[in-house]
Amino acid sequence: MSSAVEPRRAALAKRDFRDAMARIGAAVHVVTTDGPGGRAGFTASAVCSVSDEPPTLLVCLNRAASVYPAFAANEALCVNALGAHQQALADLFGGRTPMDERFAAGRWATGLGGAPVLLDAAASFDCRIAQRSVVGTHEVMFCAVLAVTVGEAAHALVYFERRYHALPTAMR
Ligand SMILES: NC(=O)c1ccc[n+]([C@@H]2O[C@H](COP(=O)([O-])OP(=O)(O)OC[C@H]3O[C@@H](n4cnc5c(N)ncnc54)[C@H](O)[C@@H]3O)[C@@H](O)[C@H]2O)c1
Ligand SMILES: Cc1cc2c(cc1C)N(C[C@H](O)[C@H](O)[C@H](O)COP(=O)(O)O)c1[nH]c(=O)[nH]c(=O)c1N2
Repeated sequence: MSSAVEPRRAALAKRDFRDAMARIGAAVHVVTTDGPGGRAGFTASAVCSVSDEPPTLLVCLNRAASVYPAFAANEALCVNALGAHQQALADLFGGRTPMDERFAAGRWATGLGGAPVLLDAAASFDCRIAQRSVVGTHEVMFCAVLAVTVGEAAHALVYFERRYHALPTAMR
């Protein structure tokens, strides 16, 4: 005997998704760009290593962010992983601050493609945006890594349960 069609599962609420994501600790980065679209940067936790041959990272950027037009127009991008001493930079690049003020708070070199490289980051990945894909509200930028800089051994800056934490020592 055939049964009635199963009711469709209700769409997962955005709030439930975010609450679950808040339980996942993530490294904090300042992602920068420069070029025809101008200089810009934003704080990002949605960064991931994709492949080491060729070395590739991905960065997810909300298309509603004020920095999006600059990243859409430029090819150069630098992923700067922050140390625990750089929480103030994460706050500034996390939104609502004029771009000049964000950059005035750090010391920068210029990467091979022209993107700002943060001088005392835990690690910096100087990249060229090789591929882009729109998924929902975000653009996923696949970034070919051209050069890396590794900073002094530092405590990592981690975002977990909507707050910053310093990750100091290994577990035994
Ligand atoms: N991936 C992202 O775009 C992302 C990540 C972290 C924070 N943020 C933004 O920073 C602000 C503060 O965030 P919060 O962590 O304190 O609280 P929140 O409740 O807004 O977010 C909790 C978690 O959900 C995820 N998230 C949040 N917004 C998202 C989005 N638009 N797309 C995909 N995933 C998202 C992130 O993992 C985040 O840590 C918010 O405006 C948030 O949208 C965005
Ligand atoms: C800890 C943390 C982590 C992230 C963010 C924020 C914070 C505080 N933001 C939001 C992003 O930094 C913010 O939208 C941009 O700075 C742009 O803001 P304005 O549109 O310029 O105000 C963010 N946005 C995004 O598109 N991808 C991401 O991975 C993250 N990650």
